[in-house]
Amino acid sequence: IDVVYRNANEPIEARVKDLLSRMTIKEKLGQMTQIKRSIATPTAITDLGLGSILSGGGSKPFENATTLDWAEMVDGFQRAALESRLGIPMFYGSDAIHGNNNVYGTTIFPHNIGLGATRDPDLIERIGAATALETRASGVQYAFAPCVAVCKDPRWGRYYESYGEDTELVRKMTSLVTGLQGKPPKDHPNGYPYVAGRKNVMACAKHFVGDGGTDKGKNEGNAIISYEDLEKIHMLPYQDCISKGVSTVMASYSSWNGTKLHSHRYLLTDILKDKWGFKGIVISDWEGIDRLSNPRGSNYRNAVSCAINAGIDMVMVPTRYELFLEDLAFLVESGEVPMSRIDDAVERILRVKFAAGLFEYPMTDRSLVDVVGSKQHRELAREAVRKSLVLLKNGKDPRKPFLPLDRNAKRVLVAGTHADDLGYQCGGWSVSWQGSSGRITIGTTILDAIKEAIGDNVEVVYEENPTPKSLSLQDFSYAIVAVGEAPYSESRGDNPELTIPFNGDELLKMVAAKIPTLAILISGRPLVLEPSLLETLDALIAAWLPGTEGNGITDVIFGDYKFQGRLPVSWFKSVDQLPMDAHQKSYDPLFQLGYGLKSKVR
Ligand SMILES: OC[C@@H]1[C@@H](O)[C@H](O)[C@@H](O)c2nc(CNc3ccccc3)cn21
Repeated sequence: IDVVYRNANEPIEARVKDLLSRMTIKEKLGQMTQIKRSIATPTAITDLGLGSILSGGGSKPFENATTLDWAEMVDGFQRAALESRLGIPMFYGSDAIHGNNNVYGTTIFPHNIGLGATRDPDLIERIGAATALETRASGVQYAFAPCVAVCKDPRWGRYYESYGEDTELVRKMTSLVTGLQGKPPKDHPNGYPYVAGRKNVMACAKHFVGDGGTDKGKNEGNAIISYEDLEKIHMLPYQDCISKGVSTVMASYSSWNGTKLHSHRYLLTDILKDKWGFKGIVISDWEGIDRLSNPRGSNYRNAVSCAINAGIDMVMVPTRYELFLEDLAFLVESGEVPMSRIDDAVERILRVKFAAGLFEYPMTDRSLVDVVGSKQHRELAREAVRKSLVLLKNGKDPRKPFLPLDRNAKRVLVAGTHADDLGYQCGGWSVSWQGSSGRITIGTTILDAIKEAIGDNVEVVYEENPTPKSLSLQDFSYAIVAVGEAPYSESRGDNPELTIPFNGDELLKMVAAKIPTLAILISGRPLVLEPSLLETLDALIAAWLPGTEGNGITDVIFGDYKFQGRLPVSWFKSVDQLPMDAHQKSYDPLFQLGYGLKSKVR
């Protein structure tokens, strides 16, 4: 091996410098381009030397594609990239945000809001490591995770992607970066990207910055706060990710005091890169450049100029890549985008690719496929579910706790829209972008888990939507009723009312009026709980969006494990109180940040 950049024994910076010096302008711009899977062709990848391909939302090669089908797809794109003149490998990005969730048959962990309730950084790190393995098994080397938003308003459609409303809690949960990428050595330089090896993935701290602090929780909205508040509330978790060697940071669609983050030079360059010394890639969000102008995508050349000059290094175009390349070439030619900016961007991209070992190991390690959806990973997810559950009520009389339940009762009613729906308990970003109802993948619903856990002689009666008549026909020892939200992602989740969907409130009241009832709320955020409902229930659990391992819930409700989850967010009484601030005197929640009852093991 005579060329420096191909020699793995050379220092990364020497390899970066050597390779950059060999690249044409066209090849440099190609590296800054990320395109979506569905329009990626081997010819374009090879001829243009494209830097990256992604699955936007839940885009997959075909319905129910397995991990190996994904690996075939990714390796196909990689072979095309390696055919380019300089043979620079590409990386493939996917939203592996609670497991390798886009792929059928993988372990799907609780969404971040449930993980925030665990307050267990070590657990989160182990989840990151397991996620990295299942993700690499599919060929994907780049996970668009963690979202380190500090969520300040539950009306936000992405509230569940946040670990919580408290900055210090979110900071602790950045241990996901270490799980995903591996732990950097002691002397690792701050801000330098780090990926330990082939069982790890590049991570992505997102969305920089203030996505969780927009006015009224509007997705892609405007955070109207001082720089001091922006820094101490929303920016600190990024410093933790950077100190852990995070490889990439994704710019937010949202704005700060009226200026969009995708064109914010002060925050993307002066602070993130110059002041904090971040040496990895700043990547745009999907059509983040198009959304700089109104109507969307208009005046594109100017939008490209603003975003690249602000400090965006790689652009998730993801469709109109010829136009992007043409416009950027023109801007470089005209000097509106200086060559030094292009070189900085390409250096960062190459640095991450060398750090991630992609030049040495560009193809998928097919031996990893055995860990996908493995018992060990599902046990880890089950542990996370157990630790994420928050007990909000346990008995009408505190001296007589309702939980743990008697697993040897005579007859038990299981009811509700969310009792037997795997898709509902996984939430958004699960196999598809918006998630969906039904058996979307391999997993255990709450009903499945109850049938497994409960005594052999117990009669379990399942009725999704019981009527007063059907209830009066039989005697039940108790009822377990699961209700909550249908899945949603991004702006589809923006919601100003926050009442329990599908008339879950009425169902709970109707059942609890006749039978001692445990309510399980499956939701991405707190929802309205009327006092009349709370009085009627015997017990209430916030289960968030637990993912595929529903038996984590029965482990706790039948007393094999104690409740230990505590609210990662404030539970409002009414949406008129929003946004709530735990530090203010006027703070008057139904259940406060950190609340969570304990229970006894049986
Ligand atoms: O899936 C890639 C990224 C994801 O990592 C970001 O967190 C998220 O903001 C994101 N959104 C889209 C696609 N959004 C979209 C919204 C409306 C119409 C079409 C695409 C892609 N991505």
